[in-house]
Amino acid sequence: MKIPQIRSLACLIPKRSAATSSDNQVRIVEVGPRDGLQNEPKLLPAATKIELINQLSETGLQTIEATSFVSAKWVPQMGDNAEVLRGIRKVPGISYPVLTPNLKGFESALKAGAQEVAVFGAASNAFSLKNVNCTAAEAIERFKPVLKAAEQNGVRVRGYVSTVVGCPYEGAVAPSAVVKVVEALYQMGCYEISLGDTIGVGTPGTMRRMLDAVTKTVPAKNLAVHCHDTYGQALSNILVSLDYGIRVVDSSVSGLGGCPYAKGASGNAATEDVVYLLHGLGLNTGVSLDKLILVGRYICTELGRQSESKVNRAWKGPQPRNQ
Ligand SMILES: CC(C)(COP(=O)([O-])OP(=O)([O-])OC[C@H]1O[C@@H](n2cnc3c(N)ncnc32)[C@H](O)[C@@H]1OP(=O)([O-])[O-])[C@@H](O)C(=O)NCCC(=O)NCCSC(=O)C[C@@](C)(O)CC(=O)[O-]
Repeated sequence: MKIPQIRSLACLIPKRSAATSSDNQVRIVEVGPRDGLQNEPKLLPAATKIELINQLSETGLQTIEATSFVSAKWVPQMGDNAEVLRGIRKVPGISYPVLTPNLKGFESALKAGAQEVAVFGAASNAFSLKNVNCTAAEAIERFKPVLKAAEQNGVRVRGYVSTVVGCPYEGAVAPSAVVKVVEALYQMGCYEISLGDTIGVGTPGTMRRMLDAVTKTVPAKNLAVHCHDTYGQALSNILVSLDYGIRVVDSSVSGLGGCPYAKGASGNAATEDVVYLLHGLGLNTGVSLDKLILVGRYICTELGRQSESKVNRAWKGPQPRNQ
């Protein structure tokens, strides 16, 4: 059997002489307080969410997605969005983006003090209809006034594209469908576009085919990956994306998460596992794994569940040679 050619991962091993500091720097977008909690059956009080975000702010993370300004009828877990965003300690240098699907969400977010928002589209129509009650193309139209209002108010906008390799309703998704949405968000003014494997079905093979197409359209420096771990492929898929020059990775403390409109999808790649992987590769995240482990344990205790992070479960303290 012919083995498909694997692109070299050699670029990941830092060459002290050649690698620039930006090659070695990976920014983690912590999505636990939003993606992590939006699908939890247990509704946490706002005070616990605020405590979670405040603890995460002490770990060295630069971006912590705080909540989403969506309909509480659709996602009751995010119904306390304004209270959470207003209640957190905003540490200078850390961004606390929130999801806004339309202008109504943006206006509420702005009123609650948001300085960065994220719009979220999808490469598959069936998922878009279930998630935001309109087609993928209609969702893009809803984003236009959000981008305009954001510009007028000096608010940065991140973009998401869901179902970049597979859809829970349509199956495999063609890279060309992803490119269309990524390009639209980029042209519209999103400073960064996060590629979501919403149901965690991607493999290094399907990720590569998608990234081959997407990185021809939008530079890797404007892309992020958002890998759910349903099939245990999230870390492998993140590794592949590093090979394409992507240096922004979304992850969720202790692997919490899932989308209420993507049944069966498990959590994101656990931030603890991602940090362990990246540090092991000699890449910098600025994140203290020791502190992160404690935050993961805190939120799992509050939720009454076990951590999905293998690193968190195994952690017995710093390991100087690897970390
Ligand atoms: C988008 C809508 C609101 C459209 O929902 P809709 O029902 O089509 O909206 P509508 O415009 O027809 O309005 C209906 C009602 O909703 C209200 N409404 C309208 N907009 C808002 C808003 N922003 N905030 C609060 N309320 C809102 C509106 O005011 C009205 O209230 P009523 O008159 O009936 O009392 C709805 O479908 C929704 O909230 N969906 C939730 C989607 C969601 O949060 N999904 C999970 C996040 S995405 C995700 O997890 C994927 C990601 C990002 O992580 C990446 C990946 O993994 O792939």
